Amino acid sequence: MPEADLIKAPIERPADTVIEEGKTVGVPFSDDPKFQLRNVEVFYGETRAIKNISLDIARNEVIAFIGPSGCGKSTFLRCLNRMNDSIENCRIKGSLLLDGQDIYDPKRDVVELRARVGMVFQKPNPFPKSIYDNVAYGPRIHGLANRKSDLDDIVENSLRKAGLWNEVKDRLDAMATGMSGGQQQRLCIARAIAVSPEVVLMDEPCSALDPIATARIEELIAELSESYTIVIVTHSMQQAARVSNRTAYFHLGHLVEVNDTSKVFTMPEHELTESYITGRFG
Ligand SMILES: Nc1ncnc2c1ncn2[C@@H]1O[C@H](COP(=O)(O)OP(=O)(O)OP(=O)(O)O)[C@@H](O)[C@H]1O
Repeated sequence: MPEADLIKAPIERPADTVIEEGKTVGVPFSDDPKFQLRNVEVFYGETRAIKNISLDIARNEVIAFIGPSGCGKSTFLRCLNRMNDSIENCRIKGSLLLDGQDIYDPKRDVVELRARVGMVFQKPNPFPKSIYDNVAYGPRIHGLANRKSDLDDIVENSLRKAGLWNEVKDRLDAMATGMSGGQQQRLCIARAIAVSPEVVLMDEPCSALDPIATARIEELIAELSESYTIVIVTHSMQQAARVSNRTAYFHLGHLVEVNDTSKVFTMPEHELTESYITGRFG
């Protein structure tokens, strides 16, 4: 069927909007998974915030997590590099594999895991150090450079990949906290990629930025997607549509639908997804 007809085709709705636990419509699995997540549940004390979610995240894809506030997007994202470990009453159940290895294996080195699965947060959070030292921090603690010249190369390459080199190359010793918000966020991306991660998790990376800085980060996501697997939580459906290959729609701790991004925004399979993307709630 031509694409134009597909877009006009009627949406097949389930009989009602009851969410069947553990049932995700669309294409939640992949032939080339980076992450294999099965029957994942997350509890804060007695409260179950993530309800029996199974999902693959494919190698080198950009997947966007969308859904109403409080539906569990950030909680699920933080499972991928054990950022929930520091939350005292948080418990994780299920199987979470990265390249076939258990992320929650008690013998796993969490510092090494977080170097492989880096994270960029909502609010840019540079260290109160120079621009150079922010980017050099990770490579130093992971012993990635033996000589100063190697470290210089890592810093330069990371800043280039983050699209920041030309703006800062003459002031690498300046304090990072003196940069604009958009520059700080690109610096945080440079800091994350300086340790050669395989995955970059982004939790609403543009919510504190103006439209121009946001556009710059979105361009950067497109460039980085050639080398990294990227998982982005966003409140902006336009952003999800612009940057991601697949979109996952969360609702009250359930994963309701995962599909190619173009399908989610033109022909969602689940009524709840359709209601959300057409603005009926959110
Ligand atoms: N540290 C915590 N302790 C207790 N409950 C929490 C904690 N963090 C999140 N929750 C609860 O877990 C549920 C999911 O929250 P989460 O922040 O993951 O949702 P979200 O979809 O990312 O929301 P938002 O879009 O508003 O950031 C919510 O009900 C929230 O109140």
